[in-house]
Amino acid sequence: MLDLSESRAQIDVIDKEITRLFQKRIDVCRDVAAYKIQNNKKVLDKTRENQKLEALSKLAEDGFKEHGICDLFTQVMAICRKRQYQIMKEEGVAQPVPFDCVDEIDKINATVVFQGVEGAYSHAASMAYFGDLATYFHVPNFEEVMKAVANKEADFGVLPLENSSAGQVGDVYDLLTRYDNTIVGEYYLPVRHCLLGLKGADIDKIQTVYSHPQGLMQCGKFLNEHSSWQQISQANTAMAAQKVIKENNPKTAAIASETAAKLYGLEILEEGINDNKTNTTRFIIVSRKKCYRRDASKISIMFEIPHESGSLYTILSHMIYNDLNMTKIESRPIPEQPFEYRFFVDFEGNLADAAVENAILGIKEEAARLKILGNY
Ligand SMILES: O=C(O)C(=O)C[C@]1(C(=O)O)C=C[C@@H](O)C=C1
Repeated sequence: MLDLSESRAQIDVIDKEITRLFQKRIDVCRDVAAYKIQNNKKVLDKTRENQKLEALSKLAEDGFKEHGICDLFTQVMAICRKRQYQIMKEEGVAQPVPFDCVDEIDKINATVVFQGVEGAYSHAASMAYFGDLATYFHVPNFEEVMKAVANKEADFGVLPLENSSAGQVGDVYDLLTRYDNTIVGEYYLPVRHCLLGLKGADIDKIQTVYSHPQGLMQCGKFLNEHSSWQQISQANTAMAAQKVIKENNPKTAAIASETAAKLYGLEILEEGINDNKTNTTRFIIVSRKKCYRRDASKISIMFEIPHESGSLYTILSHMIYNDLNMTKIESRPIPEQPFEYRFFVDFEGNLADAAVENAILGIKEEAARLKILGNY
């Protein structure tokens, strides 16, 4: 049996040779890229890659080595593609992303649309983000928000995208695909449910409580302590608050936000009654303008990929290779293609960073469809 140091010495010699040849191969990519730029050819040539893998597989001495050779050369070719994208960027032939860099999002005197009614959590998020100088209006559903922004009725729309307990708001993800609005900001709203009653109402005399079913559910522990109360569902929490005012009965209460209390002149009988004290909803701010702030640090993209082994990995590898930190991934079904999915990925970075430009160029070339949803 060979001593370990002797085997390692052999491996060292082989690795040196592989490294020398690998670098030589990468250098050839400059000529390949030059040819492709001249002849307007795409970097990715799946047919050529498949032929290469087939030809190299035939040189394998057994099944294990064949598998290894395929894995190895799939990676080698992916790296060579990335080198070609880099050269294209250097040569200035890659199209820049169609987004304008701005110093600030123009919030002053903006017209802002949200879904629901006044006092809803979307309203609270809108006011927290835009403040008192904006003008607000509301529409009955999420799609109307997107439409109002697209049709120039509103400058910005505010939509819930995910909740820390309930997860993604699927409809909003789908709308981001269908409408050409851009995410320009986000706001994390802690969802703090309150028990609201008429001014001077006594919590010990409450008999009926109104809220959205989610509001009732999220305050289950608190309601268990008041098991004699009748729980009645409403279309949303703000409407529950409106109902208390309308009925003018000190024995009824609503579970809604502090904003609803202020708007409808109700008294907070008890604050923070939700079971999960860290319950937070992430809202996005969408605009018709394709812009991003100079100091934006998060990018959201959507892409579709062919239904084949390794295709998701291939796309994500552009982030890994460019040292980009992916912070989130979601998938949604593509309705026209049953059981195929589109992916929504967030990663850290700014559209002006070279690493981001490189990754986006690679993803754009290799995904069936890429949409940059925003940088904020
Ligand atoms: O042959 C090409 O067209 C190349 O760009 C080279 C190469 C490779 O590394 O072998 C890289 C990318 C293509 O998808 C196919 C092959």
